[in-house]
Amino acid sequence: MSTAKTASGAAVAVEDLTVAYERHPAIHHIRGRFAAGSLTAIIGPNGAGKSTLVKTIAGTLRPVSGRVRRDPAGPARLAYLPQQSEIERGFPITVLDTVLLGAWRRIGWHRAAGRAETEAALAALDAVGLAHFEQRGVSTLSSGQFQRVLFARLMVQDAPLILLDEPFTALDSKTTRDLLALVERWHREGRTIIAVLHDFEQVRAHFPESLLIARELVAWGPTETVLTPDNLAAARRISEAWDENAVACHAAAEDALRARA
Ligand SMILES: Nc1ncnc2c1ncn2[C@@H]1O[C@H](COP(=O)(O)OP(=O)(O)OP(=O)(O)O)[C@@H](O)[C@H]1O
Repeated sequence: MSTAKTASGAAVAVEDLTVAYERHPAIHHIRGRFAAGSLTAIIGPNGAGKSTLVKTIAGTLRPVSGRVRRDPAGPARLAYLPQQSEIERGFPITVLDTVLLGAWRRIGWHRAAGRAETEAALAALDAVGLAHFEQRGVSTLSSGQFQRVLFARLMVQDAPLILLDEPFTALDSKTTRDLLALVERWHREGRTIIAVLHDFEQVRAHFPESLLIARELVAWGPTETVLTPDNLAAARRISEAWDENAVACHAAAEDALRARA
């Protein structure tokens, strides 16, 4: 990734989105738009549906109703970093090969990485402060070093849309600062970035837009208009009153199930 504004960010439209697990809705009727090139924090209480929303935008979950439209579309056009707890790293793979996985859509499964891809991966490792780590096994890294490797992989993916789920959780302040600087660089390059975060101070300082959810949309827009005491109190209230066993959006769920049958 260059530091110039080279990438054209993707716009993401969320249209009346309802997502359920075994017919219990996790989020419902979310609608709005991430502008191309925007930098947005998704915030909300535990269990508010933040990861569910990001996974649905990434295409790993299917909505029961509504839809996500990404422009430009296509799986190669987005890079998604799940929560670290969801990533298996017990297998014997080197740091370099992990970063090169970011290029597999361009390389294809059947071809070995060429010199250009390897150089890009080494440059990305250098940019995240891990030059000379390339032959280490990923299982030997600390969690902060591993997160740096995953950020290097995102750089190699070179996508116009980047989705990050709690990317700074359990990282020390230096690692967080370094990775936040990369996020800001990607923003300057014109990419669209959406990140699930819990640290309001960090959101206020670095994320111009915020989306606050509590299963339903509470507020979405410039961070200073979203992160208000009233909105945060409303999110807490809605979250605490939520019935985990609700089968809301009944008609929509029935329609979707019929359509799939
Ligand atoms: N695979 C699953 N099967 C069933 N229910 C799930 C599944 N994943 C999430 N849920 C439920 O969906 C709701 C939203 O979960 P989600 O992980 O999206 O919330 P979150 O806002 O990201 O939470 P946190 O801040 O705690 O990470 C929760 O009630 C959760 O228990």
